[in-house]
Amino acid sequence: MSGTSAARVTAAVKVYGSGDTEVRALDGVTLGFTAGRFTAIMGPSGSGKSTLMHCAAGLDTLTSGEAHIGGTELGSLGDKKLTLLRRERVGFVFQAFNLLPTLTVAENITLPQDLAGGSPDREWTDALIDVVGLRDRLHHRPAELSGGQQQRVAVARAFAGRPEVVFADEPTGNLDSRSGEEVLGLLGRAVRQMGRTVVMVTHDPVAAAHADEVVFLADGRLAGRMEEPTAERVLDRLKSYDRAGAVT
Ligand SMILES: Nc1ncnc2c1ncn2[C@@H]1O[C@H](COP(=O)(O)OP(=O)(O)OP(=O)(O)O)[C@@H](O)[C@H]1O
Repeated sequence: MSGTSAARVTAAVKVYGSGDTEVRALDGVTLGFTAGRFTAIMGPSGSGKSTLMHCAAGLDTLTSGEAHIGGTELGSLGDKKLTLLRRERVGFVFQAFNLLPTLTVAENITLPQDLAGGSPDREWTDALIDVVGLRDRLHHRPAELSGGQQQRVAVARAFAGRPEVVFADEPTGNLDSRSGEEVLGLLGRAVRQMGRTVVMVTHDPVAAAHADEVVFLADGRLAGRMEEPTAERVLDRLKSYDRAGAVT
């Protein structure tokens, strides 16, 4: 699928450790995440999914190769500029919600803009609060919410600054299937109705089926892509990688 990449990696290599303990977590991955689409990253355990996401998002650095957010090459940025880029141009949703317990829902949602010293876009934030269905919870603290509600706050926070791309790392990993479906539905609507870009790492073929496209990693390499995925087709593809892995 062509289109502008909101984020991309080129010849991405990530090596952990050295000598006998060296692991090539990414072994030459070239891949773009198209703007305005929902992409899921899948692959067997240890295939490099989290490493790819972390390097593409500027949470970790590549050993060699390049990572871009829009037109900005991340390797050329110092720590300060990278921190600013993560705050202003990228949104994150993590498995563990990562909300600040002492802040209210409303304060958590606008935290990135407040930290940046900017003024949140009230109209946009307001629309987001309605989309995630948290209007009647705005003055609650995270501990007073269910896990699904907390993750919906995290989703609203991720999109609040209208980032170029939102990275989600197993966003449904701590949720029951109904709350998980709600969160996945929100990510899908953010893309299809609000024109946002989402990249999600997941183990779950049902979650991946919410994406427009799935990219598959195996042994740190790009193993394939699938448009308009269904859970069944994703599962079949994953099984084929597992079998391939078992015979080598
Ligand atoms: N900080 C680290 N130090 C050393 N090795 C690491 C580190 N992080 C990841 N690895 C190794 O890199 C490889 C890829 O790990 P990564 O977490 O990216 O895979 P994954 O596909 O996300 O796995 P999972 O599905 O199990 O979360 C694995 O072999 C892992 O053990």
